[in-house]
Amino acid sequence: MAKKIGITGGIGSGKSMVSRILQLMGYPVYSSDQRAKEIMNENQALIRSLKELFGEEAYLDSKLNRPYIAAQIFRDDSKRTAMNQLVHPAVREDFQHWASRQKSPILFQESALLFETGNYKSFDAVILVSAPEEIRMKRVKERDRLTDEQIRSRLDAQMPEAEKMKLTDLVIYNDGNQLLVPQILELLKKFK
Ligand SMILES: CC(C)(COP(=O)(O)OP(=O)(O)OC[C@H]1O[C@@H](n2cnc3c(N)ncnc32)[C@H](O)[C@@H]1O)[C@@H](O)C(=O)NCCC(=O)NCCS
Ligand SMILES: Nc1ncnc2c1ncn2[C@@H]1O[C@H](COP(=O)(O)OP(=O)(O)OP(=O)(O)O)[C@@H](O)[C@H]1O
Repeated sequence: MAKKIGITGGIGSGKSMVSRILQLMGYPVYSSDQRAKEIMNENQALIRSLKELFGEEAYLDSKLNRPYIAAQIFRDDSKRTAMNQLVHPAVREDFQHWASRQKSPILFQESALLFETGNYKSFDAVILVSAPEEIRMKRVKERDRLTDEQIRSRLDAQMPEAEKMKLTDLVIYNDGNQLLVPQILELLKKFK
């Protein structure tokens, strides 16, 4: 059985960056955020459920209306929980399907919410990508056109990094002072 390694971290921590480096090194990496977006635009049963939860405005020209959904789920915990309960099982199933098709002895799954969902327990090891909150906020502000308030509400929807540190097996520091590639190479040695 292939080893399954989780990659997680708060918004703007650099999970996607770490995933991209691993992919370039030839490792299979499943991006939960990216696939979640595709699934929400393809899976008809899920689309119906999301429209029931958020109304017809949840989709514009048959595409998920992301700003509309974001405005609701990052303001209303119950809406976010309800959405997570619809989307996450579909992503889990899609991951299993993807994993069954891979030949590599080691697989990675990137997800913003491994600790929050309890899903971290199903991995052989979890890597937390860590960076101070101010740096993460600055990166997200530069990457997305979001206000400080919008970024704050996303941060508040996630477990604080200090809590994640207690649960993780391994850490990659992405605070701008330490290079990512040497840290990734060091971790890969542990999995071999
Ligand atoms: C709310 C949505 C439409 C916002 O889209 P948008 O393009 O503006 O942002 P993006 O997808 O790039 O998300 C940015 C970051 O927000 C955080 N985030 C996204 N969804 C959630 C969530 N349900 N709970 C907490 N944080 C979240 C993550 O750190 C994520 O990487 C989108 O994030 C979404 O569909 N989320 C639900 C799916 C989900 O739970 N994804 C996370 C793990 S699978
Ligand atoms: N070490 C770094 N130096 C400079 N910029 C960085 C560094 N790491 C990440 N970034 C930038 O910060 C932004 C956030 O990184 P990335 O998208 O990898 O984070 P993420 O954890 O996947 O975030 P999210 O949860 O929001 O999807 C990106 O624009 C990325 O290019």
